[in-house]
Amino acid sequence: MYPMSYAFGRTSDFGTTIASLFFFYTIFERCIPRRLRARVEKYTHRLLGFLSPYIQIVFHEYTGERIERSRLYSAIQSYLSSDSSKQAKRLQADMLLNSKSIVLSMDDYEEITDSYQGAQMWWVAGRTVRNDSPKNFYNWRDDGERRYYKLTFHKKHRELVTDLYLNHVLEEGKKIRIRNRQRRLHTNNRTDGASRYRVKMWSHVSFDHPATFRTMAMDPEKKKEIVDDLITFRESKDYYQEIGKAWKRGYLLYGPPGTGKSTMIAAMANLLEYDVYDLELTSVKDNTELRKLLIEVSSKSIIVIEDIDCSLDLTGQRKKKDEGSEEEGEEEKNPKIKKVRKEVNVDKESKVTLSGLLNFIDGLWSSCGGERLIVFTTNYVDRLDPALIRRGRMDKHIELSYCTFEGFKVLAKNYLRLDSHNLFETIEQLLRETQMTPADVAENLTPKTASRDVEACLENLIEALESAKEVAKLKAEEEKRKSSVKVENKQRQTSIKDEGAKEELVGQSSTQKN
Ligand SMILES: Nc1ncnc2c1ncn2[C@@H]1O[C@H](COP(=O)(O)OP(=O)(O)OP(=O)(O)O)[C@@H](O)[C@H]1O
Ligand SMILES: [Mg+2]
Repeated sequence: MYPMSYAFGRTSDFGTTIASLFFFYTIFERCIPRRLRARVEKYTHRLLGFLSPYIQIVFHEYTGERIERSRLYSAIQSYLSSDSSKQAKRLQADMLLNSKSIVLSMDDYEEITDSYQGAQMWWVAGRTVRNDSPKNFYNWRDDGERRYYKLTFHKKHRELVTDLYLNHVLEEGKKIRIRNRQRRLHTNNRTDGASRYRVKMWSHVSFDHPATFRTMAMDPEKKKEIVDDLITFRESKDYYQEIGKAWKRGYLLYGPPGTGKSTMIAAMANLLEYDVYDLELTSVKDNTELRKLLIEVSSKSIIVIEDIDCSLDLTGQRKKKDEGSEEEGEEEKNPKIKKVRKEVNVDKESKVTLSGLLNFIDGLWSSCGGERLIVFTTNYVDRLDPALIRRGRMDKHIELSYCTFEGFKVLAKNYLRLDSHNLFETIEQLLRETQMTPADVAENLTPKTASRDVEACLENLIEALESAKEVAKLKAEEEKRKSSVKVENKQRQTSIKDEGAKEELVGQSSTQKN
Protein backbone atom coordinates (compact mmCIF):
# COMPACT_ATOMS: atom_id res chain seq x y z
CA MET A 1 0.00 0.00 0.00
CA TYR A 2 1.42 3.35 -1.03
CA PRO A 3 1.37 6.04 1.69
CA MET A 4 -0.89 9.08 1.19
CA SER A 5 2.05 11.41 1.76
CA TYR A 6 3.71 9.96 -1.34
CA ALA A 7 0.62 10.45 -3.49
CA PHE A 8 -0.06 13.99 -2.37
CA GLY A 9 3.41 15.07 -1.32
CA ARG A 10 5.47 17.98 -2.64
CA THR A 11 6.23 16.54 -6.08
CA SER A 12 5.71 18.12 -9.50
CA ASP A 13 2.16 18.33 -10.93
CA PHE A 14 2.79 15.59 -13.43
CA GLY A 15 4.32 13.33 -10.84
CA THR A 16 1.37 14.03 -8.55
CA THR A 17 -1.17 13.11 -11.22
CA ILE A 18 0.57 9.84 -12.03
CA ALA A 19 0.95 8.97 -8.38
CA SER A 20 -2.72 9.78 -7.72
CA LEU A 21 -3.90 7.66 -10.63
CA PHE A 22 -1.74 4.82 -9.43
CA PHE A 23 -3.07 5.22 -5.92
CA PHE A 24 -6.71 5.14 -7.03
CA TYR A 25 -6.04 2.21 -9.34
CA THR A 26 -4.49 0.33 -6.41
CA ILE A 27 -7.52 1.10 -4.25
CA PHE A 28 -9.79 0.05 -7.14
CA GLU A 29 -7.95 -3.23 -7.55
CA ARG A 30 -7.61 -4.05 -3.83
CA CYS A 31 -10.86 -2.79 -2.34
CA ILE A 32 -13.50 -3.45 -4.99
CA PRO A 33 -14.64 -7.06 -5.31
CA ARG A 34 -13.38 -8.94 -8.33
CA ARG A 35 -16.79 -9.39 -9.97
CA LEU A 36 -17.66 -5.77 -9.72
CA ARG A 37 -14.26 -4.82 -10.98
CA ALA A 38 -14.67 -7.07 -14.02
CA ARG A 39 -18.00 -5.43 -14.79
CA VAL A 40 -16.56 -1.94 -14.51
CA GLU A 41 -13.69 -2.94 -16.78
CA LYS A 42 -16.07 -4.53 -19.28
CA TYR A 43 -18.26 -1.46 -19.57
CA THR A 44 -15.26 0.87 -19.68
CA HIS A 45 -13.89 -1.14 -22.58
CA ARG A 46 -17.24 -1.07 -24.35
CA LEU A 47 -17.50 2.66 -23.88
CA LEU A 48 -13.99 3.22 -25.15
CA GLY A 49 -14.65 0.85 -28.07
CA PHE A 50 -17.82 2.77 -28.91
CA LEU A 51 -16.03 6.09 -28.88
CA SER A 52 -12.77 4.95 -30.49
CA PRO A 53 -12.58 4.55 -34.30
CA TYR A 54 -9.80 1.95 -33.90
CA ILE A 55 -9.90 -1.84 -33.83
CA GLN A 56 -7.42 -4.06 -32.06
CA ILE A 57 -6.46 -7.69 -32.65
CA VAL A 58 -4.29 -9.61 -30.20
CA PHE A 59 -2.04 -12.48 -31.31
CA HIS A 60 -0.84 -14.64 -28.42
CA GLU A 61 2.46 -16.51 -28.43
CA TYR A 62 0.81 -19.63 -27.09
CA THR A 63 -2.78 -20.59 -27.53
CA GLY A 64 -4.63 -23.26 -25.56
CA GLU A 65 -2.24 -25.64 -23.80
CA ARG A 66 1.23 -24.13 -23.67
CA ILE A 67 2.97 -26.74 -25.85
CA GLU A 68 3.86 -25.29 -29.18
CA ARG A 69 4.50 -21.70 -30.10
CA SER A 70 1.75 -20.26 -32.30
CA ARG A 71 2.87 -20.25 -35.93
CA LEU A 72 1.03 -17.02 -36.50
CA TYR A 73 2.94 -15.37 -33.66
CA SER A 74 6.26 -16.62 -35.08
CA ALA A 75 5.30 -15.40 -38.55
CA ILE A 76 4.41 -11.96 -37.15
CA GLN A 77 7.71 -11.85 -35.27
CA SER A 78 9.62 -12.59 -38.47
CA TYR A 79 7.48 -10.16 -40.49
CA LEU A 80 8.10 -7.34 -38.04
CA SER A 81 11.81 -8.09 -37.60
CA SER A 82 13.07 -5.75 -40.32
CA ASP A 83 10.74 -2.90 -39.30
CA SER A 84 11.59 -3.53 -35.65
CA SER A 85 15.30 -3.19 -36.25
CA LYS A 86 14.69 0.12 -38.05
CA GLN A 87 12.00 1.68 -35.84
CA ALA A 88 12.15 0.28 -32.31
CA LYS A 89 14.56 1.67 -29.74
CA ARG A 90 14.49 -1.33 -27.45
CA LEU A 91 14.96 -4.66 -29.18
CA GLN A 92 15.09 -8.30 -28.27
CA ALA A 93 17.51 -10.66 -30.01
CA ASP A 94 16.40 -14.24 -30.48
CA MET A 95 17.79 -17.29 -32.22
CA LEU A 96 14.71 -19.10 -33.43
CA LEU A 97 14.62 -22.87 -33.80
CA ASN A 98 16.50 -23.96 -36.98
CA SER A 99 17.42 -20.38 -37.74
CA LYS A 100 20.85 -19.51 -39.11
CA SER A 101 20.74 -15.86 -38.10
CA ILE A 102 19.60 -13.73 -35.19
CA VAL A 103 16.04 -12.40 -35.33
CA LEU A 104 15.54 -8.95 -33.86
CA SER A 105 12.12 -8.13 -32.50
CA MET A 106 10.79 -5.15 -30.61
CA ASP A 107 10.86 -5.30 -26.86
CA ASP A 108 7.73 -5.08 -24.70
CA TYR A 109 5.55 -2.00 -25.16
CA GLU A 110 7.56 -0.73 -28.13
CA GLU A 111 5.37 0.32 -31.03
CA ILE A 112 6.12 0.21 -34.73
CA THR A 113 4.05 1.29 -37.68
CA ASP A 114 3.49 -0.52 -40.93
CA SER A 115 1.56 0.58 -43.98
CA TYR A 116 -0.31 -1.67 -46.38
CA GLN A 117 -2.10 -0.43 -49.49
CA GLY A 118 -2.14 3.06 -48.01
CA ALA A 119 -3.58 1.95 -44.66
CA GLN A 120 -1.67 2.59 -41.46
CA MET A 121 -1.19 -0.25 -38.95
CA TRP A 122 0.31 -0.11 -35.48
CA TRP A 123 1.95 -3.08 -33.85
CA VAL A 124 2.76 -3.27 -30.15
CA ALA A 125 4.51 -6.11 -28.35
CA GLY A 126 3.25 -6.90 -24.87
CA ARG A 127 3.33 -9.34 -22.02
CA THR A 128 0.94 -10.43 -19.29
CA VAL A 129 1.73 -12.54 -16.29
CA ARG A 130 -0.79 -15.03 -14.93
CA ASN A 131 -0.14 -16.64 -11.62
CA ASP A 132 -3.01 -19.09 -11.87
CA SER A 133 -1.84 -21.15 -14.89
CA PRO A 134 -2.11 -24.83 -13.91
CA LYS A 135 1.12 -26.82 -14.06
CA ASN A 136 1.07 -30.11 -15.90
CA PHE A 137 3.46 -32.40 -17.77
CA TYR A 138 3.70 -30.08 -20.74
CA ASN A 139 4.09 -26.79 -18.98
CA TRP A 140 5.98 -27.57 -15.80
CA ARG A 141 8.38 -24.76 -16.63
CA ASP A 142 5.57 -22.33 -17.34
CA ASP A 143 6.20 -19.08 -15.49
CA GLY A 144 2.76 -17.75 -16.34
CA GLU A 145 4.18 -15.21 -18.78
CA ARG A 146 2.10 -14.66 -21.92
CA ARG A 147 3.57 -12.63 -24.74
CA TYR A 148 1.48 -11.16 -27.49
CA TYR A 149 1.42 -8.75 -30.39
CA LYS A 150 -1.40 -6.26 -30.62
CA LEU A 151 -2.41 -4.86 -33.99
CA THR A 152 -4.34 -1.58 -34.10
CA PHE A 153 -5.93 -0.12 -37.23
CA HIS A 154 -8.76 2.20 -38.21
CA LYS A 155 -12.15 0.54 -38.43
CA LYS A 156 -12.52 1.64 -42.06
CA HIS A 157 -9.72 -0.86 -42.89
CA ARG A 158 -11.40 -3.81 -41.20
CA GLU A 159 -12.01 -5.73 -44.44
CA LEU A 160 -8.60 -4.92 -45.84
CA VAL A 161 -6.96 -6.26 -42.70
CA THR A 162 -9.02 -9.41 -42.29
CA ASP A 163 -9.14 -10.31 -45.97
CA LEU A 164 -5.68 -9.33 -47.16
CA TYR A 165 -3.29 -7.82 -44.65
CA LEU A 166 -3.18 -10.75 -42.20
CA ASN A 167 -2.54 -13.22 -45.02
CA HIS A 168 0.16 -10.90 -46.32
CA VAL A 169 1.80 -10.83 -42.88
CA LEU A 170 1.61 -14.62 -42.62
CA GLU A 171 3.04 -15.28 -46.08
CA GLU A 172 5.81 -12.68 -45.80
CA GLY A 173 6.68 -13.88 -42.30
CA LYS A 174 6.95 -17.46 -43.54
CA LYS A 175 9.17 -16.36 -46.42
CA ILE A 176 11.49 -14.50 -44.04
CA ARG A 177 11.65 -17.53 -41.75
CA ILE A 178 12.51 -19.79 -44.68
CA ARG A 179 15.21 -17.37 -45.81
CA ASN A 180 16.67 -17.32 -42.32
CA ARG A 181 16.47 -21.02 -41.61
CA GLN A 182 19.52 -23.23 -41.51
CA ARG A 183 19.03 -25.66 -44.37
CA ARG A 184 19.66 -29.34 -43.83
CA LEU A 185 21.08 -32.37 -45.54
CA HIS A 186 19.12 -35.43 -44.43
CA THR A 187 19.95 -39.08 -44.82
CA ASN A 188 17.75 -42.07 -44.08
CA ASN A 189 18.53 -44.29 -41.10
CA ARG A 190 18.63 -48.03 -41.18
CA THR A 191 15.74 -49.26 -39.07
CA ASP A 192 16.46 -52.98 -38.69
CA GLY A 193 16.25 -54.28 -35.15
CA ALA A 194 14.51 -51.15 -33.98
CA SER A 195 10.93 -52.19 -34.58
CA ARG A 196 9.91 -51.92 -30.93
CA TYR A 197 10.99 -48.37 -30.55
CA ARG A 198 10.11 -45.53 -32.80
CA VAL A 199 13.28 -44.49 -34.54
CA LYS A 200 13.79 -41.34 -36.52
CA MET A 201 13.52 -42.11 -40.21
CA TRP A 202 15.95 -39.34 -41.18
CA SER A 203 18.95 -37.79 -39.51
CA HIS A 204 20.50 -34.54 -40.65
CA VAL A 205 23.45 -32.20 -40.67
CA SER A 206 23.58 -28.54 -41.71
CA PHE A 207 23.70 -28.10 -45.46
CA ASP A 208 26.50 -25.72 -46.38
CA HIS A 209 27.55 -26.80 -49.88
CA PRO A 210 29.02 -23.79 -51.71
CA ALA A 211 28.06 -24.88 -55.28
CA THR A 212 25.98 -22.46 -57.32
CA PHE A 213 24.90 -22.35 -60.94
CA ARG A 214 27.35 -19.48 -61.43
CA THR A 215 30.24 -21.81 -60.63
CA MET A 216 28.89 -24.74 -62.70
CA ALA A 217 30.92 -25.43 -65.82
CA MET A 218 28.43 -26.03 -68.61
CA ASP A 219 26.90 -24.51 -71.68
CA PRO A 220 25.44 -21.10 -70.63
CA GLU A 221 22.21 -21.62 -72.60
CA LYS A 222 21.60 -25.00 -71.05
CA LYS A 223 22.37 -23.54 -67.64
CA LYS A 224 19.87 -20.72 -68.16
CA GLU A 225 17.22 -23.18 -69.30
CA ILE A 226 17.66 -25.26 -66.12
CA VAL A 227 17.66 -22.22 -63.83
CA ASP A 228 14.50 -20.87 -65.50
CA ASP A 229 12.84 -24.26 -65.20
CA LEU A 230 13.62 -24.45 -61.48
CA ILE A 231 12.45 -20.92 -60.74
CA THR A 232 9.27 -21.47 -62.72
CA PHE A 233 8.62 -24.60 -60.68
CA ARG A 234 9.09 -22.73 -57.41
CA GLU A 235 6.64 -20.02 -58.43
CA SER A 236 4.01 -22.38 -59.85
CA LYS A 237 1.95 -23.36 -56.82
CA ASP A 238 -1.28 -21.99 -58.33
CA TYR A 239 -0.52 -23.45 -61.75
CA TYR A 240 -0.13 -26.99 -60.37
CA GLN A 241 -3.35 -26.49 -58.39
CA GLU A 242 -5.15 -25.34 -61.54
CA ILE A 243 -4.05 -28.26 -63.70
CA GLY A 244 -4.74 -30.74 -60.88
CA LYS A 245 -1.20 -32.04 -60.53
CA ALA A 246 0.85 -32.56 -57.37
CA TRP A 247 3.39 -29.78 -56.96
CA LYS A 248 6.52 -31.78 -57.66
CA ARG A 249 8.97 -32.30 -60.48
CA GLY A 250 11.40 -35.05 -61.39
CA TYR A 251 14.90 -34.49 -62.74
CA LEU A 252 17.15 -37.15 -64.21
CA LEU A 253 20.81 -36.15 -64.30
CA TYR A 254 22.97 -38.46 -66.34
CA GLY A 255 26.51 -38.48 -67.63
CA PRO A 256 29.98 -39.90 -67.01
CA PRO A 257 31.56 -39.71 -63.54
CA GLY A 258 32.94 -36.28 -62.65
CA THR A 259 30.69 -34.24 -64.92
CA GLY A 260 28.92 -32.43 -62.07
CA LYS A 261 25.72 -34.33 -61.29
CA SER A 262 26.09 -34.15 -57.50
CA THR A 263 27.39 -30.59 -57.79
CA MET A 264 24.29 -29.61 -59.74
CA ILE A 265 22.02 -30.99 -57.00
CA ALA A 266 23.79 -28.77 -54.47
CA ALA A 267 23.45 -25.80 -56.84
CA MET A 268 19.72 -26.55 -57.23
CA ALA A 269 19.24 -26.66 -53.45
CA ASN A 270 21.11 -23.39 -53.03
CA LEU A 271 19.17 -21.68 -55.80
CA LEU A 272 15.76 -22.71 -54.47
CA GLU A 273 16.77 -22.65 -50.79
CA TYR A 274 15.48 -26.18 -50.32
CA ASP A 275 16.59 -28.94 -47.94
CA VAL A 276 18.18 -32.06 -49.42
CA TYR A 277 17.03 -35.60 -48.57
CA ASP A 278 19.70 -38.01 -49.78
CA LEU A 279 17.87 -41.33 -49.98
CA GLU A 280 20.06 -44.42 -49.76
CA LEU A 281 17.78 -47.02 -51.28
CA THR A 282 19.89 -49.97 -50.21
CA SER A 283 19.17 -49.10 -46.55
CA VAL A 284 15.41 -49.15 -47.07
CA LYS A 285 13.88 -52.40 -45.89
CA ASP A 286 10.79 -52.54 -48.08
CA ASN A 287 8.16 -50.51 -49.90
CA THR A 288 6.28 -49.68 -46.68
CA GLU A 289 9.39 -48.16 -45.19
CA LEU A 290 9.95 -46.21 -48.40
CA ARG A 291 6.48 -44.72 -48.03
CA LYS A 292 7.12 -43.81 -44.38
CA LEU A 293 10.29 -42.03 -45.42
CA LEU A 294 8.39 -40.10 -48.03
CA ILE A 295 5.77 -38.96 -45.53
CA GLU A 296 8.46 -37.48 -43.30
CA VAL A 297 10.02 -35.39 -46.04
CA SER A 298 9.13 -31.75 -45.57
CA SER A 299 8.07 -29.48 -48.39
CA LYS A 300 10.65 -27.21 -50.06
CA SER A 301 13.01 -30.10 -50.46
CA ILE A 302 14.94 -32.14 -52.98
CA ILE A 303 14.81 -35.92 -52.66
CA VAL A 304 17.93 -37.38 -54.22
CA ILE A 305 18.62 -40.95 -55.26
CA GLU A 306 22.19 -41.12 -56.54
CA ASP A 307 23.38 -43.79 -58.95
CA ILE A 308 19.90 -45.18 -59.36
CA ASP A 309 21.13 -47.84 -61.81
CA CYS A 310 23.19 -49.55 -59.12
CA SER A 311 21.24 -48.73 -55.95
CA LEU A 312 18.97 -51.73 -56.40
CA ASP A 313 18.28 -54.28 -59.05
CA LEU A 314 15.20 -52.34 -60.07
CA THR A 315 15.14 -53.40 -63.68
CA GLY A 316 15.21 -57.04 -62.53
CA GLN A 317 11.66 -56.77 -61.19
CA ARG A 318 10.30 -56.46 -64.71
CA LYS A 319 12.69 -58.53 -66.77
CA LYS A 320 12.95 -62.22 -66.07
CA LYS A 321 16.28 -62.53 -64.34
CA ASP A 322 18.97 -64.11 -66.36
CA GLU A 323 20.93 -64.73 -63.20
CA GLY A 324 24.65 -64.97 -62.75
CA SER A 325 26.37 -64.17 -65.98
CA GLU A 326 24.50 -60.95 -66.74
CA GLU A 327 25.01 -59.55 -63.25
CA GLU A 328 28.70 -60.26 -63.35
CA GLY A 329 28.91 -58.50 -66.69
CA GLU A 330 27.14 -55.45 -65.27
CA GLU A 331 29.52 -55.30 -62.35
CA GLU A 332 32.47 -55.36 -64.66
CA LYS A 333 31.07 -52.47 -66.70
CA ASN A 334 30.05 -50.37 -63.71
CA PRO A 335 32.36 -50.61 -60.70
CA LYS A 336 29.83 -48.71 -58.55
CA ILE A 337 27.47 -51.72 -58.72
CA LYS A 338 30.17 -53.97 -57.39
CA LYS A 339 30.93 -51.55 -54.57
CA VAL A 340 27.28 -51.24 -53.51
CA ARG A 341 26.68 -54.98 -53.69
CA LYS A 342 29.73 -55.62 -51.56
CA GLU A 343 28.85 -53.01 -48.96
CA VAL A 344 25.26 -54.12 -48.58
CA ASN A 345 23.96 -57.53 -49.38
CA VAL A 346 21.34 -55.90 -51.54
CA ASP A 347 19.13 -58.73 -52.61
CA LYS A 348 18.88 -60.12 -49.09
CA GLU A 349 18.33 -56.88 -47.20
CA SER A 350 16.23 -54.56 -49.33
CA LYS A 351 12.89 -55.57 -50.72
CA VAL A 352 12.13 -52.31 -52.44
CA THR A 353 10.64 -53.08 -55.82
CA LEU A 354 10.35 -51.07 -58.99
CA SER A 355 6.61 -50.63 -58.46
CA GLY A 356 7.34 -49.44 -54.89
CA LEU A 357 9.70 -46.84 -56.26
CA LEU A 358 7.25 -45.79 -58.98
CA ASN A 359 4.62 -45.28 -56.28
CA PHE A 360 7.13 -43.30 -54.26
CA ILE A 361 7.63 -40.95 -57.18
CA ASP A 362 4.09 -40.42 -58.33
CA GLY A 363 1.69 -42.53 -56.32
CA LEU A 364 -1.01 -41.03 -54.13
CA TRP A 365 1.35 -40.54 -51.20
CA SER A 366 3.82 -38.57 -53.25
CA SER A 367 1.50 -35.58 -53.25
CA CYS A 368 1.64 -35.03 -49.46
CA GLY A 369 3.66 -32.00 -48.59
CA GLY A 370 4.10 -30.56 -52.07
CA GLU A 371 6.87 -28.37 -53.47
CA ARG A 372 9.42 -31.13 -53.93
CA LEU A 373 11.94 -32.11 -56.51
CA ILE A 374 12.94 -35.71 -57.02
CA VAL A 375 16.37 -36.11 -58.59
CA PHE A 376 17.91 -39.31 -59.89
CA THR A 377 21.50 -39.51 -61.02
CA THR A 378 23.10 -42.20 -63.12
CA ASN A 379 26.17 -42.84 -65.22
CA TYR A 380 24.26 -45.25 -67.47
CA VAL A 381 20.88 -43.90 -68.50
CA ASP A 382 20.21 -46.70 -70.99
CA ARG A 383 20.24 -49.27 -68.18
CA LEU A 384 17.19 -47.81 -66.45
CA ASP A 385 13.71 -49.17 -66.87
CA PRO A 386 11.86 -46.82 -69.25
CA ALA A 387 8.90 -46.74 -66.84
CA LEU A 388 11.11 -45.19 -64.17
CA ILE A 389 12.28 -42.28 -66.26
CA ARG A 390 9.37 -41.57 -68.53
CA ARG A 391 8.19 -37.93 -68.70
CA GLY A 392 5.73 -37.25 -65.94
CA ARG A 393 7.97 -39.13 -63.53
CA MET A 394 11.32 -37.73 -64.50
CA ASP A 395 10.05 -34.62 -66.24
CA LYS A 396 13.39 -33.18 -67.23
CA HIS A 397 16.35 -35.20 -68.45
CA ILE A 398 19.64 -33.34 -68.19
CA GLU A 399 22.80 -34.69 -69.73
CA LEU A 400 26.02 -33.59 -68.08
CA SER A 401 28.89 -34.21 -70.36
CA TYR A 402 32.57 -33.65 -70.96
CA CYS A 403 34.03 -30.18 -70.58
CA THR A 404 33.42 -27.77 -73.43
CA PHE A 405 35.34 -24.55 -74.00
CA GLU A 406 32.42 -22.61 -72.45
CA GLY A 407 32.65 -24.83 -69.39
CA PHE A 408 36.40 -24.36 -69.23
CA LYS A 409 35.97 -20.55 -69.23
CA VAL A 410 33.75 -20.83 -66.12
CA LEU A 411 36.33 -23.01 -64.38
CA ALA A 412 39.19 -20.65 -65.36
CA LYS A 413 37.21 -17.78 -63.86
CA ASN A 414 36.47 -19.78 -60.67
CA TYR A 415 39.89 -21.25 -60.12
CA LEU A 416 42.25 -18.64 -61.58
CA ARG A 417 40.09 -15.48 -61.85
CA LEU A 418 40.93 -15.43 -65.55
CA ASP A 419 38.65 -14.07 -68.29
CA SER A 420 41.09 -14.51 -71.14
CA HIS A 421 44.64 -15.58 -71.86
CA ASN A 422 46.69 -16.28 -74.98
CA LEU A 423 46.75 -20.01 -74.10
CA PHE A 424 42.92 -20.20 -74.25
CA GLU A 425 42.99 -20.81 -78.01
CA THR A 426 45.19 -23.91 -77.66
CA ILE A 427 42.93 -25.21 -74.89
CA GLU A 428 39.81 -24.60 -77.01
CA GLN A 429 41.33 -26.61 -79.85
CA LEU A 430 42.38 -29.47 -77.54
CA LEU A 431 38.95 -29.60 -75.84
CA ARG A 432 37.40 -29.99 -79.27
CA GLU A 433 39.70 -32.90 -80.05
CA THR A 434 39.57 -34.79 -76.77
CA GLN A 435 37.20 -35.56 -73.92
CA MET A 436 37.96 -34.51 -70.36
CA THR A 437 35.49 -34.25 -67.49
CA PRO A 438 35.02 -30.90 -65.73
CA ALA A 439 36.33 -32.63 -62.56
CA ASP A 440 39.64 -33.38 -64.30
CA VAL A 441 39.87 -29.93 -65.88
CA ALA A 442 39.20 -28.39 -62.46
CA GLU A 443 41.87 -30.54 -60.84
CA ASN A 444 44.43 -29.53 -63.49
CA LEU A 445 43.57 -25.87 -63.01
CA THR A 446 43.98 -26.00 -59.25
CA PRO A 447 47.19 -24.14 -58.33
CA LYS A 448 49.76 -26.53 -56.88
CA THR A 449 52.04 -23.89 -55.38
CA ALA A 450 51.43 -21.01 -53.00
CA SER A 451 52.42 -18.50 -55.70
CA ARG A 452 49.31 -19.50 -57.75
CA ASP A 453 51.09 -19.21 -61.06
CA VAL A 454 48.28 -18.89 -63.62
CA GLU A 455 50.42 -19.74 -66.62
CA ALA A 456 51.76 -22.90 -64.95
CA CYS A 457 48.17 -24.05 -64.28
CA LEU A 458 47.12 -23.53 -67.90
CA GLU A 459 50.21 -25.32 -69.16
CA ASN A 460 49.49 -28.12 -66.74
CA LEU A 461 46.03 -28.47 -68.28
CA ILE A 462 47.40 -28.37 -71.83
CA GLU A 463 49.81 -31.14 -70.97
CA ALA A 464 47.02 -33.24 -69.44
CA LEU A 465 44.79 -32.64 -72.48
CA GLU A 466 47.58 -33.63 -74.86
CA SER A 467 48.30 -36.86 -73.00
CA ALA A 468 44.54 -37.60 -72.81
CA LYS A 469 44.41 -37.07 -76.57
CA GLU A 470 47.34 -39.46 -77.03
CA VAL A 471 45.72 -42.10 -74.80
CA ALA A 472 42.42 -41.74 -76.66
CA LYS A 473 44.26 -42.17 -79.97
CA LEU A 474 46.01 -45.32 -78.76
CA LYS A 475 42.72 -46.68 -77.42
CA ALA A 476 40.97 -45.99 -80.72
CA GLU A 477 43.74 -47.79 -82.60
CA GLU A 478 43.53 -50.73 -80.21
CA GLU A 479 39.74 -50.87 -80.64
CA LYS A 480 40.15 -50.74 -84.39
CA ARG A 481 42.68 -53.54 -84.29
CA LYS A 482 40.42 -55.61 -82.04
CA SER A 483 37.39 -55.13 -84.25
CA SER A 484 39.35 -55.97 -87.41
CA VAL A 485 40.61 -59.17 -85.68
CA LYS A 486 36.98 -59.94 -84.78
CA VAL A 487 35.86 -59.41 -88.38
CA GLU A 488 38.73 -61.57 -89.63
CA ASN A 489 37.85 -64.32 -87.17
CA LYS A 490 34.23 -64.20 -88.22
CA GLN A 491 35.18 -64.37 -91.87
CA ARG A 492 37.50 -67.27 -91.17
CA GLN A 493 34.78 -69.10 -89.26
CA THR A 494 32.22 -68.60 -92.02
CA SER A 495 34.71 -69.74 -94.67
CA ILE A 496 35.50 -72.87 -92.57
CA LYS A 497 31.77 -73.47 -92.26
CA ASP A 498 31.30 -73.00 -96.00
CA GLU A 499 34.20 -75.38 -96.69
CA GLY A 500 32.65 -77.94 -94.37
CA ALA A 501 29.24 -77.56 -96.02
CA LYS A 502 30.82 -77.92 -99.46
CA GLU A 503 32.68 -81.05 -98.45
CA GLU A 504 29.46 -82.46 -97.00
CA LEU A 505 27.62 -81.77 -100.25
CA VAL A 506 30.41 -83.39 -102.28
CA GLY A 507 30.36 -86.41 -99.97
CA GLN A 508 26.55 -86.70 -100.31
CA SER A 509 26.62 -86.48 -104.12
CA SER A 510 29.39 -89.15 -104.39
CA THR A 511 27.42 -91.57 -102.18
CA GLN A 512 24.33 -90.95 -104.33
CA LYS A 513 26.33 -91.76 -107.53
CA ASN A 514 27.69 -94.97 -105.95
N1 LIG B 1 30.16 -29.11 -64.35
C1 LIG B 1 30.96 -28.82 -63.30
N2 LIG B 1 31.15 -27.56 -62.91
C2 LIG B 1 31.94 -27.27 -61.88
N3 LIG B 1 32.63 -28.18 -61.18
C3 LIG B 1 32.50 -29.45 -61.54
C4 LIG B 1 31.64 -29.83 -62.62
N4 LIG B 1 31.70 -31.16 -62.74
C5 LIG B 1 32.53 -31.59 -61.79
N5 LIG B 1 33.02 -30.58 -61.07
C6 LIG B 1 33.98 -30.69 -59.97
O1 LIG B 1 34.35 -32.05 -59.88
C7 LIG B 1 34.02 -32.62 -58.63
C8 LIG B 1 33.25 -33.91 -58.84
O2 LIG B 1 32.00 -33.63 -59.43
P1 LIG B 1 30.66 -34.38 -59.03
O3 LIG B 1 30.82 -35.12 -57.77
O4 LIG B 1 29.54 -33.41 -59.09
O5 LIG B 1 30.55 -35.40 -60.23
P2 LIG B 1 29.43 -36.49 -60.49
O6 LIG B 1 28.93 -36.27 -61.89
O7 LIG B 1 28.44 -36.47 -59.42
O8 LIG B 1 30.28 -37.83 -60.47
P3 LIG B 1 29.76 -39.31 -60.12
O9 LIG B 1 28.99 -39.80 -61.30
O10 LIG B 1 31.01 -40.09 -59.92
O11 LIG B 1 28.95 -39.23 -58.89
C9 LIG B 1 33.20 -31.61 -57.88
O12 LIG B 1 33.68 -31.45 -56.59
C10 LIG B 1 33.37 -30.32 -58.65
O13 LIG B 1 34.28 -29.50 -57.98
MG1 LIG C 1 27.92 -37.85 -57.90
